[in-house]
Amino acid sequence: MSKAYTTEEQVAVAAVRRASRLTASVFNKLVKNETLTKGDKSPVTVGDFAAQAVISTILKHAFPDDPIVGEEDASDLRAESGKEMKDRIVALANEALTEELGLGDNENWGIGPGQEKTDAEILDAIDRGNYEGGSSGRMWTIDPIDGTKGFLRGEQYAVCVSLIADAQVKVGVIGCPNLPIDPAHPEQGTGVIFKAVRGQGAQQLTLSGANPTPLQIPPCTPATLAFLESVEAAHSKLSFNERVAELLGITRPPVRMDSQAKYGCLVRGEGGAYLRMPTGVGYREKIWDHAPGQILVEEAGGIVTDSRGEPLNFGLGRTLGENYGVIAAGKDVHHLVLGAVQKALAEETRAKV
Ligand SMILES: Nc1ncnc2c1ncn2[C@@H]1O[C@H](COP(=O)(O)OS(=O)(=O)O)[C@@H](OP(=O)(O)O)[C@H]1O
Ligand SMILES: [Mg+2]
Ligand SMILES: [Mg+2]
Ligand SMILES: [Mg+2]
Repeated sequence: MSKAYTTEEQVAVAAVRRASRLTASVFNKLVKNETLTKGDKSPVTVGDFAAQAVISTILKHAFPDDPIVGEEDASDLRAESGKEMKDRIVALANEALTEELGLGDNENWGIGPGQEKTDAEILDAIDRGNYEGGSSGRMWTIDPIDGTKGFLRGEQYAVCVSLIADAQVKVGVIGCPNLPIDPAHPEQGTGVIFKAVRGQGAQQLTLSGANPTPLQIPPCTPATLAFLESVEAAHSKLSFNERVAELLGITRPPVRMDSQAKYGCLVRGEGGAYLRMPTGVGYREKIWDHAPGQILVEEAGGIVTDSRGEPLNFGLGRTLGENYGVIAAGKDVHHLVLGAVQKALAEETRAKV
């Protein structure tokens, strides 16, 4: 019997690879007027839009019936004021889509020389990411650039795709163009893809799709642990992490890094635990910010829960629902971190009364 989700995995890797190369080349050419500020004050660049167009186009050709939950939408680009940006995005997306076929690519996925798309097709591809999500059936998630602020700083960011079926993540692929292939050997350069398929384990590849290496979170204790956490203070409560570290007797300083590269580093044994607690009420975590990371950690032998110890629920729509935070770690330390988080939360509640 053939393995489940083989084509889905190949398509997702091909899409992430093309989109990752696109974003890396955009960074070198990015000029200030190619970044917009969204309604929630967060940045979005020509790279985010073009990468979502590329991934969505490939998914549509390979799996025409599957809906997509994507972070970006094309409404600003359809306005007259967005014309210049739209032209640039269409050119970038077409450049990436028409690149020569590489390892594992298939021309039936809408890629390869001669497969240019029209302006309307590119805008429609971006807007195909408008699915509202839900608890039944198949859907893809796209975060074309996760950690856009890290991308703009020239630091870590990630191109993230997942397949969810009946609220369970089945395939996750994370491209990290700026992450070292081997942190112990920086001379090997940067550019990594992490991939995981439910029940089939997790692997790291180079950005060109070579050197598949199995991933298994190595053993860890509080004595060797350093928290992986967000860079932006608005995205998670860093002072809370400090208290949790103190309760656990952790002495190593935290590793701050943008994007789902944090999940990738965790499964490679860098850090030991990823802790992301809400800064306040109101913000709901997006499913595309955690679905690929969740399956990667689980398939590398780790555990991902919220601060109640509950699994993340990918069946509630575009968000994870009320924000109880995220704790991801290997099996040997997850329960210790969870216990310390709950203790720190209880302290906060006591301090308030
Ligand atoms: N208030 C708040 N709380 C929690 N999360 C938020 C919040 N606001 C935004 N976001 C989402 O954070 C995504 C980036 O997360 P990171 O861990 O990369 O943050 S950081 O850049 O390292 O600070 C970022 O993803 P991208 O927009 O894809 O960059 C957002 O979806
Ligand atoms: Mg964003
Ligand atoms: Mg994101
Ligand atoms: Mg994003």
